[in-house]
Amino acid sequence: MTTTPRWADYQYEIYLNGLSGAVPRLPADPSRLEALVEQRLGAGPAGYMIGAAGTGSTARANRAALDRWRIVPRMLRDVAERDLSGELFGRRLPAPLALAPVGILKIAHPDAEPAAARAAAARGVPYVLSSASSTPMERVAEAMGDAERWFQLYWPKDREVARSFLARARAAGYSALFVTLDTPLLSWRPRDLDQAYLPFLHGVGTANYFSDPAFRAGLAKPVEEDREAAVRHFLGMFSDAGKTWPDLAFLREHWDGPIVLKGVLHPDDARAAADAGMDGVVVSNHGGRQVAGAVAAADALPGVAAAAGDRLTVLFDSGIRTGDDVFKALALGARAVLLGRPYVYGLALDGQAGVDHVIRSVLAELDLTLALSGHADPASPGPADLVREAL
Ligand SMILES: Cc1cc2nc3c(=O)[nH]c(=O)nc-3n(C[C@H](O)[C@H](O)[C@H](O)COP(=O)(O)O)c2cc1C
Ligand SMILES: O=C(O)C(=O)c1ccccc1
Repeated sequence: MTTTPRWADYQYEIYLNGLSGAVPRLPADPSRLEALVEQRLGAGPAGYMIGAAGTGSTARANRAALDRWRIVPRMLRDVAERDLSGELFGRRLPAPLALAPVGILKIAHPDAEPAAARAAAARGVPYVLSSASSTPMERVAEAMGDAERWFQLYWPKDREVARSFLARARAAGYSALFVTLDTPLLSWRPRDLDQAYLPFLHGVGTANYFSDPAFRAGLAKPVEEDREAAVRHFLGMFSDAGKTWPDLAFLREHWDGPIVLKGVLHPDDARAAADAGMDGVVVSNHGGRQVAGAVAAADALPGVAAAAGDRLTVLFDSGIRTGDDVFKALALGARAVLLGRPYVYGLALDGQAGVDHVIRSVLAELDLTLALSGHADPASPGPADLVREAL
């Protein structure tokens, strides 16, 4: 049995390395990470990663909603020994954190998904592989070694491709399925529109499709002979805005592991997910990238958590930047969170090592925040540990 990591130790590791003159290659402050991405990456990729839908108001609201909650620390509660591990979908995880599915990582760094997957695996953190990855799912699975493998599905319009993706993911050892519901269409994204930048058209994000026998069977000519037609075929079947709740039966039939619906913001949708036999939901507005003007994810979390009760495992993303953000999400009813843009920035700036730095920074800060607030266990914080700041 491995011992539980002492996440806070990263802090002293950094200071001790400083004795020989070394400072971390990347900043600890996530807004500085974003600024560096803005500076160092090309305008197209930087805009795609950082950008959001509409005026960006939902992305800003995600941050504001988390900021508005303030932690009320408690004293003298023996936090000397802390254990951040817990169970999720029947597996023991070292901390209540996983890496969110982010497609097209080749626009961030040439090492792309395998580098992010290796960084996560080295810390025992699950990595959710996007179906729009720039590396085929089988190759990413190899990079994950014996770590937990989770797969995110953009539910293709073509049933055969959907069936094939599920069979391939299962065969490659992915256990949980995350089905993203909030992206049946890509939203209106001014930063990308102004640069006419869509990664797919540059051949990024189609690896799972172009390598898929069912997808290839639908093409008049092989992908290699007519890439443009292949991309057009991909755009037409990437997702399906016609799906409704009863369609979930198809997934239940073709996937025997946990199924988690990503992008749930309304309590009634959480109840519908439970009624459909789903195992969990991710309360998420896709990092403010889909519905411009959508409710802040943290403001939707308590209602969804209440509706879920003990019928669903509730996860959270959209706006998580730091350890104290994770604390707040846990206190508001999430069992664990998905980390999105910060690890993508780490990857963009320093490959696998950058992702490792970001994971360790967030978990060190979570460990310290728990301890300094009087909690030895991530399941301990609750609504009574927060107050809402008046606007
Ligand atoms: C560049 C980028 C690509 C993304 N691609 C996907 C994807 O392929 N599938 C998916 O379910 N979510 C995708 N997301 C959404 C993330 O999974 C997550 O919900 C979001 O990043 C959380 O918001 P935050 O980054 O502001 O914390 C993407 C997000 C970004 C920033
Ligand atoms: O950009 C996104 O937010 C996203 O979810 C996505 C969708 C398709 C391919 C790659 C990323």
